[in-house]
Amino acid sequence: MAGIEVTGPMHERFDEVLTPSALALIERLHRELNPRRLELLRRRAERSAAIAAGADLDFLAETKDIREDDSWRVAPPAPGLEDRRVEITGPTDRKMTINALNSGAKVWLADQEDANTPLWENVVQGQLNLSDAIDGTIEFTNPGGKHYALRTDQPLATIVVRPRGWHLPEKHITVDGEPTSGGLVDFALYLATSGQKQLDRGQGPYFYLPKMESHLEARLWNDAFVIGQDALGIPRGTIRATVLIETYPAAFEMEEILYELREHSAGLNAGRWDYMFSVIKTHRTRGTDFVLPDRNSVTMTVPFMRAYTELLVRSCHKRGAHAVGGMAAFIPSKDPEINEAAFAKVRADKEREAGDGFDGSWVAHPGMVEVCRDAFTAVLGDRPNQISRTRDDVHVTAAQLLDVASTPGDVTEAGLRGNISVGIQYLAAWLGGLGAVGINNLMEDAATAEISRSQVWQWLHNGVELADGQRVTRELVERLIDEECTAIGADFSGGHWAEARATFTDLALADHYTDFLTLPAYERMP
Ligand SMILES: CC(=O)SCCNC(=O)CCNC(=O)[C@H](O)C(C)(C)COP(=O)(O)OP(=O)(O)OC[C@H]1O[C@@H](n2cnc3c(N)ncnc32)[C@H](O)[C@@H]1OP(=O)(O)O
Ligand SMILES: O=CC(=O)O
Ligand SMILES: [Mg+2]
Repeated sequence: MAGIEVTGPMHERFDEVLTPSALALIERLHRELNPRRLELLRRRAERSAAIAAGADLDFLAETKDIREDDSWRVAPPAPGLEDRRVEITGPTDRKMTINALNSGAKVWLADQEDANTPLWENVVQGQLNLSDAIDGTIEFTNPGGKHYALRTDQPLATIVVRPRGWHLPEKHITVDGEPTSGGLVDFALYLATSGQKQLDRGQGPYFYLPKMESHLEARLWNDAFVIGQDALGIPRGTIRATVLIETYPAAFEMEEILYELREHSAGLNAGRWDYMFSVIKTHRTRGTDFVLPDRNSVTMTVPFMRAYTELLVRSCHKRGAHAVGGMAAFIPSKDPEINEAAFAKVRADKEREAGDGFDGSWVAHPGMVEVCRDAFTAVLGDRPNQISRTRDDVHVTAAQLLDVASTPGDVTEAGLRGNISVGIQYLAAWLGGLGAVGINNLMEDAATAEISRSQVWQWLHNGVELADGQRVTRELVERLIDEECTAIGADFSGGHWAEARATFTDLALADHYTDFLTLPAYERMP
């Protein structure tokens, strides 16, 4: 089939998003950029093979001049992005859109990525919700009759949209019969539907860019921005993007990524959960020296995580860019004791980030907005950010970023069970259309679920010994999958639960490691 084709169903109002100009932009982006996207994905695979063969990540020799040239800076903060002391994240369904915008956070990361299942309905309806929110007309009534609308008594959070990563296809929109890029589709639909409206309100089309593995991938986004601005007839530099440093390779290219996007840059964010996933994935076949202990014991203060966040703040402030902290996954609980512990942990996490020089940070839940805001206000006072605090005292080496071996903690049966249970529960939710869920008082999303299933794979394929002396074998993992499914107590005889169990089992046990759990899961979706 020549040209662009929408193969997903056209529900009510979908024509307001899938307009001829939006589709023309997708077609142009696909033709001009998709071959390079595919080539960059091939390069990821080559680098991964080199690391499996013993190569180590390092700062790049060919970009030394960019790192050593002290003269360049990114663009000054755009309207609505000067003060980012607290940012809330979440999916773009109608109720959460209203709740996030009303939450008192400075920024809302409107998520089409880690917190979202890219069901066709979510992809297009999410854009309609954003459009209605920008128009100020969005409303929602829940089945119990509770009515939701935007507040008028305080400023709404600035909207920053996170499109899908470069690896994910969008199968419901094809060009010449090929699936398009999920990320370019999310970007183009938002830009075409809401870009001009954001400019009319005195802000702009702003993005968070996930899961990049190199500065060349940032260059590809920059080229998408130039094409998008040209198509809309809006000035270069109107689009702004904050890049998540959340893959191991990208940690070695922070300044290069800022440089590639400099006229569109709105800084970097420490995407700690995907980072941990990427650390596991990158070294998954390099033996037990590269094995991390139980997920819960890898805190932000272990040496390799500390090196990463220190380098991020230093790199950003050196270039006049915001450094935004990561997600504390604790969410409020109805149990007072658990609740108190959750708030204490989030408070300590945000205080550490503010003290280290971050300009703001993320929360997963409206109940956590205040605690984050207070931690940053204690350091920032009335200043919108602390970009001027350069961290010249920080000197991070490649060896420090790679120092996984000194991470304290054990691999335990409880950790293995937890990973299995969370992985299966999350996949069931994801296949049902929910990309973020609360499990055991923690926010779980695609990034945290990737950690869970990758740890099981790595422990199994490296024959790791648990703290109690058991070895992780196929038989043990199969038995624990059985037991954890019984403990979950859902009906595993069919539907999403059966698919989740099958997908998880395959991801954990197969000899071949799957790069992203969302890829086989997306194939199971209509
Ligand atoms: C690794 C990363 O990438 S982190 C970023 C991606 N992940 C996310 O964005 C996760 C965001 N968080 C969430 O999705 C949710 O907080 C969950 C799913 C974890 C928990 O949500 P719930 O089970 O609804 O929690 P809870 O019942 O305590 O919510 C209370 C209210 O707050 C709302 N709420 C909770 N989290 C959010 C949020 N992030 N944004 C907007 N509203 C929210 C709920 O909708 C609910 O509203 P209501 O009282 O009007 O019905
Ligand atoms: O996207 C954020 C992360 O921690 O992953
Ligand atoms: Mg992430």
